[in-house]
Amino acid sequence: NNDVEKLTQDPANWATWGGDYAGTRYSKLSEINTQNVKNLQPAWSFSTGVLRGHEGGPLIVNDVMFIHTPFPNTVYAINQKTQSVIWEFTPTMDADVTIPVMCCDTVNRGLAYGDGKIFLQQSDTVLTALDAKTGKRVWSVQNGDPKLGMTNTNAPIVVKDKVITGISGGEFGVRGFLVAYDIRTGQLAWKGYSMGPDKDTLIDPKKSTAWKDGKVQPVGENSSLSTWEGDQWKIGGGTTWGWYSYDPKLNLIYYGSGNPSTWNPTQRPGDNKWSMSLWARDADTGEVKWVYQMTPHDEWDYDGINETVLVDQEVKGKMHKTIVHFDRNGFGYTLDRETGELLVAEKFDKSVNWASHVDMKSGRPEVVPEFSTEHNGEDVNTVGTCPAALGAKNMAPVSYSPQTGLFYISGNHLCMEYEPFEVSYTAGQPYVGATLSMMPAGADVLTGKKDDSTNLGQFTAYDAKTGKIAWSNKEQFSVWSGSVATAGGVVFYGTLEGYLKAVDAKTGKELYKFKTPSGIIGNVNTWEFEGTQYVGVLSGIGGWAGIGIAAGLDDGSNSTNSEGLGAVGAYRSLSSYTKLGGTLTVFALPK
Ligand SMILES: O=C(O)c1cc(C(=O)O)c2c(n1)C(=O)C(=O)c1cc(C(=O)O)[nH]c1-2
Repeated sequence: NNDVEKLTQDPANWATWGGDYAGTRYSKLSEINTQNVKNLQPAWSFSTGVLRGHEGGPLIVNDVMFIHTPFPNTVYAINQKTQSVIWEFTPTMDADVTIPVMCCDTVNRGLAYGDGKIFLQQSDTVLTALDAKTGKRVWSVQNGDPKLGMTNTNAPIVVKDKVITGISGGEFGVRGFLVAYDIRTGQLAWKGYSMGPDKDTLIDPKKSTAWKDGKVQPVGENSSLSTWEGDQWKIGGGTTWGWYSYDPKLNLIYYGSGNPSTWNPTQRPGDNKWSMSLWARDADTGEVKWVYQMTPHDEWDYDGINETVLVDQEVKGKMHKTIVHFDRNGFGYTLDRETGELLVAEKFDKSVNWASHVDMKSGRPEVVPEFSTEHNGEDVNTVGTCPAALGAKNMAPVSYSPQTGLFYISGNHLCMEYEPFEVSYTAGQPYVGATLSMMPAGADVLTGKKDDSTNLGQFTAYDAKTGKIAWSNKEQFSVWSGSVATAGGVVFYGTLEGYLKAVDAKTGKELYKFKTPSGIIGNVNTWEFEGTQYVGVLSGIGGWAGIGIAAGLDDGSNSTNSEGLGAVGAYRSLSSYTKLGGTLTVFALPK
């Protein structure tokens, strides 16, 4: 979309979730720098009126700010000069049908802009286009059915004349898909499933490729169907609830697919393709250019949906148009985004132990039998697997600085116990099939050596050309907030306790922190208004890591740790630092 491309080239705007189509979350603004960031101050704030997990961040389009809330998904257009609401929109949704089938809090990862419209992907799966000037609904389309466990939490993106969205519900046996609708009418343009017959996945057996035996090769017929028993693929998961990026020159859309359903691996023999995979699809037709599976036959809930960042880098002496992806499974992957060639796959947290390494020829992880929940079997508790199910990193998007050539990763540092059990499928009911508990990794990020550390997270700088960690800062809790890197040499991110932090992009040295009203799981964005650089973030504790507080699951007792899909116990002490909230805080240097 020319409009979006132009807007994202002007750093005064922040017009898409990633700041640009490539998802770099890098800003060319440099008014705030390593020297003066210590003087940063809150300039103004705005309460959203909702007290649940606030993911995503503010969009800035030609000086107008657009923010969104978790369920009930209110959208506000805000005049920055008067800090007043230009319009607001709240969709009508059935809370009783929708909220019970949202797995990990009632979050929403944000809005998309294009063609004079704001696109809101509602929790109840309705995709709505609003007139950006008036907030009037232009069209709505039903993208799924909450009665079958389908919901939405993702931020859409606008590509040419289409808006791209996905689906959540991997814990309810939903078969994932990526889908494109016409931005003018909402009419369905194409829909590509994560699994099933080639006509459903939009895989061309001869033209679509995958990495095999050290080279890129056509995937062949029924590459998905042949990896499932019977028609299990129909309830196979592989949902698409993360972030999508786009390369206008190659005309390809990139994203990852999630875990196969159920979490009990014994119940679904095979590689379960193409769950847990990176995808490149043609933006006009949805046809698959290439696909790469990171975690074949998942046994740990290592959803592959984390963001994909598109930057050009020299790897092993050769320039590549690369795609970089930091997976839940703890490996950072660098591939050639034109061909799908696997270039680098290294651990970005060395405590990761479920696999020793990725075999670069087959592209498959070398699984350590001790941590294979299938090897150990149903009704057996596999202990000491790292990372925990919520990953070495969850959905909070990384940033990339072309100044340092480094990626900045919001990370988790937990291990888990995982016990799979037999579960039967009932439409619209949880189809989880495992109980979990999580605990601190207690190991060094840089070496993997066991130690007495208790931190549940860290913020790490990583070189995706070589697969090496440059530096890593411990955080008491998981970092669940997307970072932004700037030309001022600063990287900003938020913490679960509620701090907005600024660190030196080169060294990781902490330069500034400010405690916002609630825990931060939103993305920090930056933009310019009337000649001043602003930094803004939504606070509001929640998401999977904050589910204990957000959903009131933490009664303070020391009961077994399976509540909140296993997250409540590990994060219990978070309630000493923060409480529910829903606030946008905007920062600037004093003038
Ligand atoms: O399989 C799915 O469809 C699905 C959906 C979501 C979601 O939509 O938020 C999450 C997950 N899985 C998930 O595995 C997960 O770790 C997770 C964390 C969060 C969050 O917002 O903190 N959502 C989700």
